[in-house]
Amino acid sequence: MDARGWVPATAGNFSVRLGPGRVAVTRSGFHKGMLTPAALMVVDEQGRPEDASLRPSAETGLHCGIYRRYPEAGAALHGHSIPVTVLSRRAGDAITLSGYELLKAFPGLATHEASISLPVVDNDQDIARLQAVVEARWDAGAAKIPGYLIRGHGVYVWGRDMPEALLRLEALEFMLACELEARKL
Ligand SMILES: CSCCC(=O)C(=O)COP(=O)(O)O
Ligand SMILES: [Zn+2]
Repeated sequence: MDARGWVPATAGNFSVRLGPGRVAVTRSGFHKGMLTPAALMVVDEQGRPEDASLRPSAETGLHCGIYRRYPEAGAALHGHSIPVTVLSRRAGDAITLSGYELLKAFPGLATHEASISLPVVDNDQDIARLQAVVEARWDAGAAKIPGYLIRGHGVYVWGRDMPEALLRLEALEFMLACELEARKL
């Protein structure tokens, strides 16, 4: 993600589910292109650190919200790419992606003759309040799509494991980059 410019400065955060009620997450403020094991820590599904002397990602509540809602989720990625940032600032409450072969990277889509409505929620520095808005969107029908955008901020994508989360993120970033390029034509 760093090599692709999706986590500039100290942006972005990553997590994996270690087992029931245990999540490994990046610590806050570390550069995601220079991670070492010391930049990771463990929290429970409510985001409470096992080692209270360490500060987890400021967005840990969004990662934990994914694990609480989706028992099959094993890894979650958050980045701040240019296409995500620009398009989410111009979008309404969703971005429709249709006609792309790469839609097949998403669960349940077997053809490019499909579309997904990618939720976009307003940014909020209050992560608990932001998570409540995300949950309301899931309850309203957005629950089948393993990702969402935060306006002017970034993207969250998850999968059963880290390779699947990364594959979905790459597919989504590719399609959003195409959408951005198309607007320049
Ligand atoms: C400098 S990026 C602002 C915070 C943010 O949006 C982010 O993704 C990184 O926050 P963290 O606490 O996980 O380092
Ligand atoms: Zn962020």
